[in-house]
Amino acid sequence: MNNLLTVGNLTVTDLRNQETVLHGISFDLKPDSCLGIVGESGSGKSMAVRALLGLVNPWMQVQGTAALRRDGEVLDLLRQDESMLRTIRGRHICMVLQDAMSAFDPLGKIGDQMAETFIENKGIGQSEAIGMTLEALAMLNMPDPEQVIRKYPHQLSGGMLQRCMVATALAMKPDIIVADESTTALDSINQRQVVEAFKTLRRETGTALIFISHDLGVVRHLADQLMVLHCGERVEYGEAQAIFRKPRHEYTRYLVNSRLELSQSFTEAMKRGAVSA
Ligand SMILES: Nc1ncnc2c1ncn2[C@@H]1O[C@H](COP(=O)(O)OP(=O)(O)OP(=O)(O)O)[C@@H](O)[C@H]1O
Repeated sequence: MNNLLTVGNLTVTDLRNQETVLHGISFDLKPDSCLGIVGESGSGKSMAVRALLGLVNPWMQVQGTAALRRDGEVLDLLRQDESMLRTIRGRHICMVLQDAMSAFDPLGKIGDQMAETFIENKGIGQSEAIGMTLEALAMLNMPDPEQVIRKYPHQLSGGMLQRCMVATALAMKPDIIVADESTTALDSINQRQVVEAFKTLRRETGTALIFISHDLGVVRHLADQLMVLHCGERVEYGEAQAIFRKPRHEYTRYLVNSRLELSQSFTEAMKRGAVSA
């Protein structure tokens, strides 16, 4: 098996009312590739990745299989205890969440918090970790990283915090990064920088990416494979460019037609970047 991750028949049911929110979805993630997951709000995009990482409420029942290839062995993510999942989340799969503010402790300086993540998961010392933090921020073109690391979360804008979170995940160089709406809060120029940083990381380290977004313009730029979810069902799955060119499912056609127009400013920013690069 060459896939990094093979998900089979992933089903999530709310045991409080027996409602199924994810109906047996399957997908693969190949090494050095990007899987885009798109769909309207409530279609199950976040639930799909949260279920894999053991990040759902106890009343949500998760069924199916999720074979992760890691250090030459294969393990089923859905059959691991919390301590193993924590190790996997720190070292092998990093998640960049929608809400950057909640990812940081309001009482700690940004630099200390980023460095702590590196110390804990990479087993390095304080000064090396601070160096890594500065490098990570520079990779995302953060203006004045020396100043940024001294700030508390409330002293930075939502967009800056988002970039700090992306920078942390990129610097960890895990096998897989799961980015859940990680560019949505950003304006198109910042989006371009974050997207470029993801692309550079992939090029340099082969980190695979699961990229969840409402923004089809951004997804089109990054994704090799695409999965479209609608009401918890997988309605389309395959090579991203082929789906964008010729969406087969009615719902995908609707998404492509309505959503690509909305991402026009990002597309323009990418073109400008390509021209000035
Ligand atoms: N903690 C929870 N308990 C019960 N149901 C939940 C929970 N979280 C989400 N759901 C339900 O699961 C379904 C999928 O939600 P999910 O958050 O995965 O959607 P999404 O596609 O990621 O939406 P968005 O783009 O708005 O983040 C929805 O019907 C939602 O109400």
